Amino acid sequence: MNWDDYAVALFDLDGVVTPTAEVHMRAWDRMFNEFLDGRPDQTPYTDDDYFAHVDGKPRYEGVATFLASRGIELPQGDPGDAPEAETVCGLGNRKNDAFNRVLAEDGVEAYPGSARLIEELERRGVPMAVVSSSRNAPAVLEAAGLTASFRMVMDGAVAAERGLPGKPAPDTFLAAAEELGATPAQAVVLEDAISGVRAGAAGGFGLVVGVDRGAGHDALVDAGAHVVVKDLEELL
Ligand SMILES: O=P(O)(O)OC[C@H]1O[C@@H](O)[C@H](O)[C@@H](O)[C@@H]1O
Repeated sequence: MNWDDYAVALFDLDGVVTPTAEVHMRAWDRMFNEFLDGRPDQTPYTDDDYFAHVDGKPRYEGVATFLASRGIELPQGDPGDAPEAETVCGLGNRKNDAFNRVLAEDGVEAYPGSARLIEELERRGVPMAVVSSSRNAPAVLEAAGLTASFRMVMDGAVAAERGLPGKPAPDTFLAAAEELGATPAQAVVLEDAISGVRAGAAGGFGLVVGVDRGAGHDALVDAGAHVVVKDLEELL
């Protein structure tokens, strides 16, 4: 990896910088399985469902995509819906409560290899952004003590405000590269989710790094990753 070939780095957060993809996965699992319990015609929600339908996507799109895969129809509702509401937004908010409980109770630390790479890029003066579908990205960065390392955070709330479609569309990455003053060809995208790698490939970025935290090497390559690593330490 020669960082001199690139001007900026665009990091996904959950599963790339911090081990919070696991926290999201557990929170989704609990919420969807409690929801499906009341529907005897349905098989349980599994990790395969997470990787195929939910991983990396904005909150309510993850809910809607999974429900559609099971032929379940619910009203969309509204982001202000209570967690008890039987709507797409209600289910998303139910999962969010579980996520926030874990974050508050357990805190979060960056992966050691990711922390080392971020430190090295800061030393080299490479501008960095976080591009995450999660509306919790600023809280996770703060909890991990990493807020100051990133020049900008394109999270799920900012994307919604600006009307940018979420991953797998490339728009959030493209907007972040532009804000850092780089063309897509000058930017490195670091992603663990299939939807995120697809976004990187669709945006024509100089290098799309797939980080294999469970999605699988071949699936990441098929989605458009130029290289696949197990840990960001490999990019030092
Ligand atoms: O519900 P949030 O925090 O806005 O996050 C949306 C998505 O954000 C992504 O970063 C995670 O990979 C997903 O698991 C999560 O569902």
